[in-house]
Amino acid sequence: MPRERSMSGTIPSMETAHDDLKDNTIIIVFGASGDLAKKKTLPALFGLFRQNFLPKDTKIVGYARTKMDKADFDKRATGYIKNPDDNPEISNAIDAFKQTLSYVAGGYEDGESFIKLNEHLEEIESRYQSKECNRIFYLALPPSVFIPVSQNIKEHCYVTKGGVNRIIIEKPFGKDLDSARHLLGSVKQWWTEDETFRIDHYLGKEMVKNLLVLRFANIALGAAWDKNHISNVQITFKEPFGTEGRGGYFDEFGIIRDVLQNHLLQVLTILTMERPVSFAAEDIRDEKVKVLRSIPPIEKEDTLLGQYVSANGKPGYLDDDTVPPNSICPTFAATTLWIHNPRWEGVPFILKAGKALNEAKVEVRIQFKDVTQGIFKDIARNELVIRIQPSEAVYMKLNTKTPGLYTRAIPTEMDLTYKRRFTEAKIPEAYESLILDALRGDHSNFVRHDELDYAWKIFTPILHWVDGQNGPRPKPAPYPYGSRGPKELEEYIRKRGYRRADDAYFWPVTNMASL
Ligand SMILES: NC(=O)C1=CN([C@@H]2O[C@H](COP(=O)(O)OP(=O)(O)OC[C@H]3O[C@@H](n4cnc5c(N)ncnc54)[C@H](OP(=O)(O)O)[C@@H]3O)[C@@H](O)[C@H]2O)C=CC1
Ligand SMILES: O=C1O[C@H](COP(=O)(O)O)[C@@H](O)[C@H](O)[C@H]1O
Repeated sequence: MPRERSMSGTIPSMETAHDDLKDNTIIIVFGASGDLAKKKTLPALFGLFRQNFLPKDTKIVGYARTKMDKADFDKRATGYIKNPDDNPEISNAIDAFKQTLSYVAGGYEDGESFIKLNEHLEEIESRYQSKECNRIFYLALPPSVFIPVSQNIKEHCYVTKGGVNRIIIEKPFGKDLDSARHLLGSVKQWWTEDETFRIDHYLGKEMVKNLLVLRFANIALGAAWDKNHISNVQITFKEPFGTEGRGGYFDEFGIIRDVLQNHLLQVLTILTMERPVSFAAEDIRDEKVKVLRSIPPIEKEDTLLGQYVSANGKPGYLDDDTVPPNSICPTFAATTLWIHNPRWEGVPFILKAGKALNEAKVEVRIQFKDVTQGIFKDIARNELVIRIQPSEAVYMKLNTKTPGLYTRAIPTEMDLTYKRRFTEAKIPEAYESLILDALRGDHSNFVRHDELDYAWKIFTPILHWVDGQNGPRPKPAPYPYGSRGPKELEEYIRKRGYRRADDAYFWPVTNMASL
């Protein structure tokens, strides 16, 4: 008898062992006047609310220095919720969502403001039936105020009469190894690891979460997942817009801290770690840490830096008013990591990220080794591409015989494009998925303190070189706004083993020698 469809594909260890959703919960969003809160955090909370994923009677409190009344805050909190066709179901849900919102204005450094916030929280909680109350504190704030805010929350807003307290912290967690240790160490004085959820929102993206299933639930892929079969791997982040007003923040951090050291490194660890004993948070994070420990610090010789310049009427990085004049902050970087373990020794992992490029795309491209020559000549390499965004997809480049009376192989694609295969599925926003995990107390998709320590060890020497701490600052290569990056990039990836299928020397007219 065929197996029930609903019985197949369960992943028990992904579904258990969480401290489940608690009723009587307040989510407090610090920095509620800011960019992240309005574009991501509050819309994600709305998404969870609308799909009934928030615990019963959840209330959301915005907090920031900016003075706002409830109407202003409601407007800001719902301004980025998408409802292009004025769907009445969504409009009604927005109205109901507004009933959960309130706002308190106050500072980040003074205890008085937090006492006032606590009074507001207690007033809400006095309306709950049960005595147990739970508070989730979400810091959508610049890191400069993480320390006083986590201290003030602990001293003035932490519930002690039963219930849970959790704190969610946004990246960047520091600027280098020492500053990260200082930041993490300070927060740890007040918050236990169990209460702390460090967000890297790439861990909430559907295709990043899919990596574990793709790798470990497919024996065919798992069998080829090593240095014997894989030639090189590229993890690429491309954005088609520049810093545009965020230059003040960006110039202090640069593209390596903004994207490579966190988002792309997280993808790399999940792609390369050994199979965890279970999908429990600590089992996954133990494996991630092991792979990070096998990666030596990046060499400057392995790094290519770029900065976008004006082209086709689009402004260059230095034309952004929020960027200091003559800045040599990189807006593009390509770098190569090596993993010294038996599975990956000798395989280059190229991480590249850039602003103001020719397209929006984040993908993992795994290029396999050449097939043995003999019966074939100059056959294109297999590639497995996992497109994280936009339009989630997994496709494999395979060689197949050209149909007809030809004696040629042609590279083609076995394509799993999500919007074609899963027509009904709604892919959750990364922040929806992560906030839900935090509400459930599931740390699997959050960054553990030791992961961060190792991540900073890998990147700190190169960051100090870029910052000019040990000598003159390197000058990034210019690239035009809207291009593929610096012109040196093509040679950079070729030198690290990448071969294009259309390379002339690689793909001649006849390639099936013995057919
Ligand atoms: N924006 C994004 O897309 C992403 C952001 N992040 C991270 O999220 C956090 C918040 O980012 P974002 O919302 O863009 O930042 P904002 O610059 O918008 O800051 C958020 C709020 O914090 C307050 N604030 C700003 N600067 C300071 C300061 N120097 N001292 C004290 N308070 C300040 C402001 O509120 P007020 O003055 O009203 O108190 C502001 O509205 C950061 O850590 C960022 O790296 C992570 C991923 C993506
Ligand atoms: O953390 C950040 O991520 C965004 C890109 O996020 P995405 O989900 O749109 O891919 C990036 O624009 C920003 O500079 C960086 O701080």
